[in-house]
Amino acid sequence: RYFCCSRSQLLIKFADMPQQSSPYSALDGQYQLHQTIGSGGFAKVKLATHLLTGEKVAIKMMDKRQLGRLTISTPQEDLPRIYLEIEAMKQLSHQHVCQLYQVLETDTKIFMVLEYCPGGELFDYIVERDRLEEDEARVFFRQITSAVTYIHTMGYAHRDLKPENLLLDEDQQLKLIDFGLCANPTGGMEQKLATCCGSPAYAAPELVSGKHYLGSEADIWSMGVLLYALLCGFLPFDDENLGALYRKIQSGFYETPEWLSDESRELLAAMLQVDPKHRVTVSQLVSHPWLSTGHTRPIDSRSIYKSSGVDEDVITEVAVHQGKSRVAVRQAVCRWGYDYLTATYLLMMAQKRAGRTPRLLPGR
Ligand SMILES: O=C(Nc1ccc2c(c1)CNCC2)c1ccc(F)cc1
Repeated sequence: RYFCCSRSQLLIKFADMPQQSSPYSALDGQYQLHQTIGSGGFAKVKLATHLLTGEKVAIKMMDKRQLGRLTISTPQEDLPRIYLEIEAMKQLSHQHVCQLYQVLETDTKIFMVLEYCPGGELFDYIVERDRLEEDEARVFFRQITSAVTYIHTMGYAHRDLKPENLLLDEDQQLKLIDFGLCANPTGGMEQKLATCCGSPAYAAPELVSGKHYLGSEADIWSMGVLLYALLCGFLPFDDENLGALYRKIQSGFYETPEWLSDESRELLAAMLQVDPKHRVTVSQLVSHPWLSTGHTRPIDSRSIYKSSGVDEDVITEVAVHQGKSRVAVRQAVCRWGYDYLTATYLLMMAQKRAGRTPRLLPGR
């Protein structure tokens, strides 16, 4: 399969074949690695440059051997969570969901090439300002509602919504990350999910009570906790003792600081309903008065990214650069293999959306 391509492709093809010299040799020829920008339990995130386009990306790196050792769950549980996250992100393409560009796997590592979000976490953004004014909180919350409505429409629940999982891109737009706990049980989301997960302070009462719950309803509760954190700068339910925290969540009682407007109090109350059946739904949220203030249109959750077909300008640029026919390039792109070509195509689409001509760097 290597005799049909040009030199640059040959480079790419051979780059696909991981050598065992350095831990990141699977990325050679495709990405230039830079500094580490994050490290969590079993994942490390490094800044990188996609060589063919020169665009910045974030590469989340996981060591398969470590999965399971760092968490209380058994190994076989953590590995599928990574594959669940990858499969979910492959289905999601939205302006407020962090875009997956490419997946590389060796016998010991999994690499996820993700959208670059240099603004860091919404969590730090709030902490630096103590709390946000209503207008600014509303701008962010409309983006969060757009993202959550979209993933619910796609049959997913995030189940770990919190300011740490919302990153800011270079245009101060929010991007939802970490679908490691998302749920898309077969047959859509309406199954009751029995697993308890996510971060306790943002977890819904039915979830901390170990009851069966709907992912979509639990996400709405977490959005209520998120909105409270944006407007107040602290959490509605907090206690260093886990049992005490659970009891506060199950009570549904929280303080409302005097600076909260009546409309924001009303919206918080609609989301922080202990009984999930009394909780507001995302479709009611998108036209809620507090979210509409100062905005003419209700929140539009549709993706701005083309869902069908491919962009001919990008296909042409790739074909010319690689000395291949547009038909051949179009067919290869439409395989959506989340390989280097998928990353190249999606990054060129991002260049186009940013008003720059989609370009491949010469001689690569
Ligand atoms: O791009 C990301 N983070 C990032 C990138 C650049 C910088 C930062 C974070 C924070 N310090 C300034 C520079 C990022 C993107 C996706 C992800 F899952 C995790 C992290």
